[in-house]
Amino acid sequence: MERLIAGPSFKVRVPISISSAVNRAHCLSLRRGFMELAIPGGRTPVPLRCVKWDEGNTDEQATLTYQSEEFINAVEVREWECGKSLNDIAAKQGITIRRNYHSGYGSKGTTIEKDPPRNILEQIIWDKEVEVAQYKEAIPLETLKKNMENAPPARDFFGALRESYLRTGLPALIAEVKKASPSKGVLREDFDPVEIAKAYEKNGAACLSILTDKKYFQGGFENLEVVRKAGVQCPLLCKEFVIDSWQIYYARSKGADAILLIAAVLPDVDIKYMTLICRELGLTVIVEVHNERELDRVLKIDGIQLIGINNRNLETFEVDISNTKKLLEGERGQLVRQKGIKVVGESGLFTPLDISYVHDAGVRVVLVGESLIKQADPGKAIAGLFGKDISK
Ligand SMILES: O=P(O)(O)OC[C@@H](O)[C@@H](O)c1c[nH]c2ccccc12
Repeated sequence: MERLIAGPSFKVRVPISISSAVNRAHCLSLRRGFMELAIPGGRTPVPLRCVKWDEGNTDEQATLTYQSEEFINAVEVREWECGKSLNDIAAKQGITIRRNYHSGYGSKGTTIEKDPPRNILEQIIWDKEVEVAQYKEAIPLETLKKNMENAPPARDFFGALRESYLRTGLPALIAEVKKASPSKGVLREDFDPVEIAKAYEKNGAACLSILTDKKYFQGGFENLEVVRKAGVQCPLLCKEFVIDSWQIYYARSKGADAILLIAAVLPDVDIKYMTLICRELGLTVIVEVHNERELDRVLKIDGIQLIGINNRNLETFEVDISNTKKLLEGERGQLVRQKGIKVVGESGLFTPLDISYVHDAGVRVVLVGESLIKQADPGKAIAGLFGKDISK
């Protein structure tokens, strides 16, 4: 089972039990062209190809040899060869939150960080690691891939945004189906996701964002499913804290048409890998950034169509809509335009003035939750937000 592929390679020694799980994953992924590997002692979904495995050693260890796919930069792989942890790689990219869980195989992973979480985003991610490990145990990827075949086909999220912008001359609206947030608590008591989604659609939203995090946002993957099944035509963004590609398959199996990847959480290697998975599944990707450093990182990654600039700092909850303007000034803004990337202005938008402010800054899409959902009629609130009816 040896294949020769050019590029850096490295070996890992893993317990036989993990190796056979990897083998199974490999068999599945051979058809897909790449695979996901969990290396003990670190967490990774990196796009690597297992080129050789050697089982049956007396010490019950297997040696697996991996080679990187072409799209992985050699430096990143060399970091793995040196045994650096993903937290080190992430820190070098300016990511301040730390990962805490040995994910991959079951919920029996060990906690590696001893200190308490440093901020709310880190807390959310640590909880998400436990949640995803449990979900993965209940629904293995192989099952998920089968379930996905019964999902309704992915719709053109990007196209719906472009059409809306051309039709209205105003930023296209992604209206968010959001019951609560960690910063504001419950935003709407009488929360019926289908009713709200239909009201948004009727009043001119191009796409919808469905929050799927339960613990902090009181959302759920079932909301994606019910909204889609209710016949809502607007393409749906799965608004989740994605840390593992399993969640991407899960979102697609529930009818998502697009997914959010957060640069404050994911190192470049994850963003690249996950973007490729999304492309295979027909999902549109929005990569969310909050500062210059994150934007610069994302601008170096090929194939990104949509960048979200979050006006809310997810670590402190501070909201400042001038953040969008600041990030799009000068050379960065120029590069964004040159690359044909569309920018989504996210969070803290309440008035027609806010919309025209971010529009002037270069935004072609806005993502709005609170200011719509808190009003008695969230659908009608759209005309108030834009200063005119955008449904026709
Ligand atoms: O409710 P607001 O301020 O209009 O914000 C919506 C959206 O931008 C926000 O919910 C959001 C942006 N990025 C996120 C990442 C995770 C959870 C939520 C978010």
